[in-house]
Amino acid sequence: MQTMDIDKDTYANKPRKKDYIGVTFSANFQWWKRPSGVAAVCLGLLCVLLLAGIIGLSVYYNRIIGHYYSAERFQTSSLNNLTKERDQLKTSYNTLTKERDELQTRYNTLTKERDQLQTRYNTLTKESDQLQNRYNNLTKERDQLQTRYNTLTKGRDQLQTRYNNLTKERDPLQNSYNTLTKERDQLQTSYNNQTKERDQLQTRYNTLTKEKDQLRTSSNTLTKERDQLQTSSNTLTKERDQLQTSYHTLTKEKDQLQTSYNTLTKERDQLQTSYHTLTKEKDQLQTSYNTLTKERDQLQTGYNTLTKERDHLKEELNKQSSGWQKFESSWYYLSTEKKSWTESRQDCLKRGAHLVIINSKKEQEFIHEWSGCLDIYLGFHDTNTEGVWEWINDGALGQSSAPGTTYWRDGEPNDADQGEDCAQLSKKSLQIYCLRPEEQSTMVVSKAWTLHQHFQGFPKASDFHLREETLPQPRDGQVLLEAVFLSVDPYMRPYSQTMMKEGDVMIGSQVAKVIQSYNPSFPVGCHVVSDCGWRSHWVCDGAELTPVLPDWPQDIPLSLALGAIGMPGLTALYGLEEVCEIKKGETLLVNAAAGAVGSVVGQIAKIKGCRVVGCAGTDTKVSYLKQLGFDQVFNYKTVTSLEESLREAAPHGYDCYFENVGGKFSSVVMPQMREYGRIAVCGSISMYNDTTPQTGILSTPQTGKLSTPQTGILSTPQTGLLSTPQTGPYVHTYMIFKQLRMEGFLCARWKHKHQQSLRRLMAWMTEHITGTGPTTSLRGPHLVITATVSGMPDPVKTGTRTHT
Ligand SMILES: NC(=O)C1=CN([C@@H]2O[C@H](COP(=O)(O)OP(=O)(O)OC[C@H]3O[C@@H](n4cnc5c(N)ncnc54)[C@H](OP(=O)(O)O)[C@@H]3O)[C@@H](O)[C@H]2O)C=CC1
Ligand SMILES: CCCCC/C=C\CC(=O)/C=C/C=C/C=C/[C@@H](O)CCCC(=O)O
Repeated sequence: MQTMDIDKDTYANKPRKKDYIGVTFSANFQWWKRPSGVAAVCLGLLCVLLLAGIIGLSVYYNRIIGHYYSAERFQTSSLNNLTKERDQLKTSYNTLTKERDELQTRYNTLTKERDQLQTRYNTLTKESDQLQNRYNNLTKERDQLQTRYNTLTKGRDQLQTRYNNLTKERDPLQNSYNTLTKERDQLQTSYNNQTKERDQLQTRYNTLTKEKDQLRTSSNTLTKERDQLQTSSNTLTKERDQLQTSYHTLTKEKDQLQTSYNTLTKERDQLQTSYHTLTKEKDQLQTSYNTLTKERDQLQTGYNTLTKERDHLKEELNKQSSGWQKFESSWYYLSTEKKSWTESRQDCLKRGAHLVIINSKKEQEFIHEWSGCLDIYLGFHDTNTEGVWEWINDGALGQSSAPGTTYWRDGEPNDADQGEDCAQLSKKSLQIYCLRPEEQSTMVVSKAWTLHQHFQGFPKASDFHLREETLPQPRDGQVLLEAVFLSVDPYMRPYSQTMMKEGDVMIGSQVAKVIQSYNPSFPVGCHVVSDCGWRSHWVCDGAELTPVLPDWPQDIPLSLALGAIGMPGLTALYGLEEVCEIKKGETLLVNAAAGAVGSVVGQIAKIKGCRVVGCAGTDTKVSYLKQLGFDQVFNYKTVTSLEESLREAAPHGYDCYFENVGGKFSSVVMPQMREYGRIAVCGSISMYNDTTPQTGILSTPQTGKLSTPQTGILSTPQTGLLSTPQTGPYVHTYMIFKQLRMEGFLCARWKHKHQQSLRRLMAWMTEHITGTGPTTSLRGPHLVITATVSGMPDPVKTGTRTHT
């Protein structure tokens, strides 16, 4: 096709044949476009100029000559000049004549060239005309070809379509052809086989025909015989049918009997089995019944014994818990009320008791030791007959003889002060001396809770003992304190384990009032925070006392000096500022959030502009924390998944984690820490009551010391150091890849800052109370003492702090 694509435009721009004729014609007149024409014209002009020059000169000479002859007479001198000029003109004329000749020659040459060109031009014109003709022919041919081409293209497309259709039709045809070919081949094969078989059959047929003929003969013979037999058979058949009928009837009867027999056999077997089972069960039940009856009788006996023992123990416990102490078969009670001998005797009678009667040296020694070296009034007197000492018998049976005189202090009884008719056991020695019945002891007796035995699991009442101690008279520089608020804190669990021995007074801080003072820094009536433990009274110098802030506002409960504006508040502040180095805008997680420490942690973080998530174990605590301004709070005990709840509360993770709980809780938090997160490890309350260690450290309560610490979260059972194989948590991966910082701390590390920190806490608290601060100002849960020191404080019973 490409070759047929003649460029019509190219030809369109060229002059057609008619135009050529025009051009040829005009070419004769447009001489300026042709060099030979220009040369001819120039030559002609030059000739005209020369002719004019010659004519001019001859006119001039005629005039000059005329003038010469007329002026010859006047100007003979100019003749020579004129001659010269004529010569010059002659020379010019010659030169011009030459030039004209040359031009004529060139003109002739050009004329020739022009003629040649004209000839070539004519030739070209002819060729052009021929080419035009050929072009026209070619154009026609091309058009015809184009038409044929189009027709062919159409034809080809139709053919292509038909070809495609045929191809499509051919493929199934091909397939069926193949199939048919196969079938034909198979048919051919079977045809061949059948032909063979037919031939074989034909052969056999022939054979059989022969045999048949032979058989036909035999058959005739046999038919005869058969007919005879048939007759006999008919007779027999009749007989058989009669027998058959009888047989069926009998078989039916037998089957029915067999069925009933089987059913009965089964029932008998089942009954037999049940019988055996029931017999066995009856025997077992009988045995159990006998055993149970025996056991019940034993239990009843045991129960009765135990009930008696329990009642007895209860009685003893009641007595013990109300301050009675048993020695051998007697009970003793130490009253700290200030009374005279006579008043004390009356008091004893009111309590259904009597003043101490000593029956043996052993008993005297016990009383001396148990009383904490107090002076003890004895039921021993000579009030009836001076000098005749006798034991009182206020309802006490069998008390008669006086103890041996050995126990008297040297020189006693001396009736020194006249009327010294009663006896008391000396606090300084084991000896007895006498005093006046109306004389009063001046001692102060303090009540103190002691750690009777190290806690095993949850603290029990029997882990504590109430002890009374006579306090010395305060001396110069000393003060006598009276407890106002005692604190019961979770930290006491791990502390007691490591720092206390059995019999020690329970550690702890208290808010106390100064009731006697020989120290001007602590006047009577002022309040202090003292670390003297669970005691009602204490004598000490001022060195270890912290005065409650002097400007403590009246409307802020003093108990907060053991809470938000005390050690727990300081712990919260240091954990956040010193350990977490918390910054505005960060997200903080705190657990045990409604506790003394946790509630302050959350509030300070809010004051600092952080987002706070808290967890607590009751819905009431959750509401309380929301009131405090926590952003997200949930009850970790009721959520379906701690992990999901933590993630929902802070989808982008936690920058800081204030850890109070430890154990599994912390394992769940670790993966949700953000990069460069900080973890302040304050406590691990979830482990304090464990009897089987969750991880690591094993304690031996007997010694009050820590056994070899198993830093392994990861102990191997092979070591035999831990009874339970430990399986994590393994925090290293998170610590490393998230580049976390996890730091344990004790509040006392920043002791030097305590006073200024307490002022900061108080300022936040006052802002809240006065309403001058932001809504996020500190609010404090404060302790409620639910019992006096003589009873077991409730928090000890519950193991946790009580808040309002
Ligand atoms: N490092 C230090 O210097 C100090 C550390 N601490 C530690 O701070 C932590 C909090 O003390 P504090 O605020 O005084 O305690 P509180 O008695 O005020 O609060 C403790 C709260 O912890 C929660 N709790 C108890 N058992 C579990 C448990 N198994 N799992 C989860 N939560 C539990 C209870 O709340 P809920 O009902 O919400 O579960 C409980 O009320 C303790 O671990 C303590 O040892 C305290 C002071 C100083
Ligand atoms: C009995 C179970 C032992 C498990 C031990 C596990 C972890 C130890 C732990 O949680 C320790 C916590 C310690 C808290 C200490 C608090 C002191 O700062 C309190 C000081 C009181 C004061 O100075 O007034």
